[in-house]
Amino acid sequence: MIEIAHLTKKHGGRAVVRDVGFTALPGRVTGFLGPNGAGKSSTLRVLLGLDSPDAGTALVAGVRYRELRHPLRTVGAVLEGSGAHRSRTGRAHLSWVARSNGIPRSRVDEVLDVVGLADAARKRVRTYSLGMGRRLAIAAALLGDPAVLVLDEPLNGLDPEGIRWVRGLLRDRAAEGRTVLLSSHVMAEVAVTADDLVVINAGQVVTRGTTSEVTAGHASLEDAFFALLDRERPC
Ligand SMILES: Nc1ncnc2c1ncn2[C@@H]1O[C@H](COP(=O)(O)OP(=O)(O)OP(=O)(O)O)[C@@H](O)[C@H]1O
Repeated sequence: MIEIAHLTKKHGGRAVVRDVGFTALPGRVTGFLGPNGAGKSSTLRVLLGLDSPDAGTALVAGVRYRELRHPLRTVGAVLEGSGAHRSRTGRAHLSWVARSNGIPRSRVDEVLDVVGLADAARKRVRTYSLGMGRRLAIAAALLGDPAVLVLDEPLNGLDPEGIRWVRGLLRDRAAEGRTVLLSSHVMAEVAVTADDLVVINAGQVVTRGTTSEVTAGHASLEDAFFALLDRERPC
């Protein structure tokens, strides 16, 4: 489970995340939606221990990320880029991540199979397409068999086949009882992927609920999204 409460994050004295609170539950895919600059990445960076909050808490499995003894075994994260050194092979990258987190080497082949990179595992990361890089990042996130997955814009730049694949993988992980939180601005895809939605704008949560609750009364999630943003705009 992910629990964020009264979270505020400032950059240069300006609050880019203000009093944000929501919960992402096990067995469900939660979509974290908002326009560019809304504060999605800033929230996720605090959640993943990369930044400190100015106020509030962000907990994974009941504790702050930095308190986790084996973070990768509790939470797998996919941030921008594959995170791999470009001159390494995909397999070498995953072996290094496994070794530095006390994860058995046998998991490397397992996750390479899960993400469909087994045939490309001996190729250098610099030869990978964007979709392959994303698969490698997801493989690294899955290495520790974590109960929680956090993905920042995992669908960005992917072709329809890649989007379909990520969607299936995330739905399967949720069906196994894991907690999945993904940020995105690809609304049509989030509508078919997420069970629950949290919509953020200008650093504040503007609505949250099940996908059907948030879209109720609108033709699409996109319509619901813009209606919400219009409501927030000062007249
Ligand atoms: N390190 C930083 N220093 C100064 N300002 C920052 C920093 N990181 C983020 N910001 C600002 O905080 C605001 C929120 O940015 P953030 O990246 O969290 O938004 P986002 O919702 O993830 O947007 P995007 O979809 O464009 O990535 C933006 O105005 C951004 O310019």
